[in-house]
Amino acid sequence: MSATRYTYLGPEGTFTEAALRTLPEAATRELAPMVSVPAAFDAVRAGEAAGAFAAIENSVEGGVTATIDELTGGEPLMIYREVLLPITFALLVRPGTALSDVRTVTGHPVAQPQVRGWLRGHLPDAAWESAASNADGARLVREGKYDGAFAGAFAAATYGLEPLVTEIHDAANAVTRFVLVGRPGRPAARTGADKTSLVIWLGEDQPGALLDLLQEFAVRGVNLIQIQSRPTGEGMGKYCFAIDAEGHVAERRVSEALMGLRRICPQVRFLGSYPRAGVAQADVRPPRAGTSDADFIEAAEWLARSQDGRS
Ligand SMILES: O=C(O)C(=O)C[C@]1(C(=O)O)C=C[C@@H](O)C=C1
Repeated sequence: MSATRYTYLGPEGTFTEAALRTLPEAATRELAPMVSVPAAFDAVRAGEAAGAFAAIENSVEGGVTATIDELTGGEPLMIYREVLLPITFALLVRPGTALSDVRTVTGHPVAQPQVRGWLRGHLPDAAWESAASNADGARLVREGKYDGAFAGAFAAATYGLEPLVTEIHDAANAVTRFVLVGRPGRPAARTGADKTSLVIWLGEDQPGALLDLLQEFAVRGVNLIQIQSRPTGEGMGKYCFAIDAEGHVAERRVSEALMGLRRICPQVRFLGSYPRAGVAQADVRPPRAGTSDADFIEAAEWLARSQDGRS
């Protein structure tokens, strides 16, 4: 396998592939569909691919746990880019199928909550079974295993199907966020509209442990974008926290927060700093008073002068 390729959740025709193709660098890479998110990530860990691309969050269903768990566990990987893709489903069927013929439907588990209301209204008796991806569901419809698959309308031609109904989405403006991950390396360059991702493990179970962690961000004026708790698998009640914070690790307020976490938490995994999709530099609010790089530098210089007796 070529180490310059990008792997993604396949087969051909997934939303993941559509999102990956919006990255300019995807045009110059071999794109390799894989059977699962872990398989896509393992190819990177094994040095068989330069990057793996996967959904990490959906605006209706929340975190995509297969991807989050790949990043919180196993050999460390880092995020280098993110992509937002609006999601609207089509019901793909074999040519000639009418809505009244559809008794069984399939799609990715993350697709189901996005079409649940539509199913209740239009196919209340149809049985749902999950597929490895939406495009894999389309493949299974072609093979006759199910009557309909929820997938992107663009996948229809690949599988010899037709979109019986299009524009299906219970929540208008549903969006999925995807990430490009690679082996650990230098983070993406700072753009001024960046995000930093981390996984943090808490120490002893004691009152205020989570608050202590959050305070490392708050006192330095670092805004959190999201926080997800995931079980570590080490026993009931054992959780780690996957956190996205505004800013780049090259910024003093972010790097100081990371050092604070490193001092108080048993384990911190840095998942990278990378440009925020859909956020322009002009939309980024300026650092809170006293938390800009210049403020940190001035304070450090003042401290050095004080320590040397030069103040
Ligand atoms: O890429 C696809 O088509 C998928 O099947 C994956 C996935 C996901 O994992 O969230 C991608 C986007 C949709 O929101 C539903 C499913």
